[in-house]
Amino acid sequence: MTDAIIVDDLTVRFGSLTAINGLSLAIRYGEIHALIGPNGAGKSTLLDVICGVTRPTSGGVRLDHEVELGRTREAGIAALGLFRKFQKPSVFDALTVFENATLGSGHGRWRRPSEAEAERAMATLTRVGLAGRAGVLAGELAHGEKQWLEIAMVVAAAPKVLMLDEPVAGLSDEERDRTASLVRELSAPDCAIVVVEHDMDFVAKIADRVTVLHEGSALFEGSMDKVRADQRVIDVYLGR
Ligand SMILES: Nc1ncnc2c1ncn2[C@@H]1O[C@H](COP(=O)(O)OP(=O)(O)OP(=O)(O)O)[C@@H](O)[C@H]1O
Repeated sequence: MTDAIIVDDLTVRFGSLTAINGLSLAIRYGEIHALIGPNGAGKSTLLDVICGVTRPTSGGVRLDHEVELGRTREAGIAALGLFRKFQKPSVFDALTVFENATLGSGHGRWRRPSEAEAERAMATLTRVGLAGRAGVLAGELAHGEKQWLEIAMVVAAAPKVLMLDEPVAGLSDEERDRTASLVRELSAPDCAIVVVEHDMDFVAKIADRVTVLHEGSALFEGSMDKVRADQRVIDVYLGR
């Protein structure tokens, strides 16, 4: 499979604290890649570097083997096809579900969409199971529905790399199952999906590959079955 993002001997320090410590890994198109590990392992910091929010202290992160993301400004990241969905949904409560879906990921001001844009928005809402809620104000949606709406908004931008930060935090078991199916359906050969999540059952349902981070380094990488069987992973994370 083709590499989307190469993390190459990346180190990030905040003063005397080393958040990422000589980390190397590859995130591939067509894969759902989960980053797991204890609090403070460096998962969010890695996403921050990929998104141009945090600069590497040394080493680098490249997109498609050419764009050095460690030197890209945050504002230019979306234009490269990289989108991050944060844990807390940031949909516009005062707009309808349909209006949110037509905003795309630019979070710009709402304007009347063209017919083609409206059709695309409805198709995306159908994909996430919200077509029947198109006319409802987003503020009236359940927490899970808001997550799916925001995923729809990001997907509408046809991302190359989609980063999901704890997508099932605060969701019911049923909503978690539905989110797992949704994320699996989003998997596509020209898109790399990166998921940071603490819910191991969810990770087992969606991930093609799992990297366990510990103290800023990759402790283990493999399938979820192998991760669950690895004694070091059990010692530092799963067994706690
Ligand atoms: N902007 C910052 N300034 C100083 N320290 C930071 C900053 N961002 C992160 N850190 C520290 O870097 C370390 C790694 O944090 P990070 O948030 O990447 O971990 P994480 O694996 O995402 O943890 P969690 O599962 O709790 O979200 C932590 O010790 C954290 O306190």
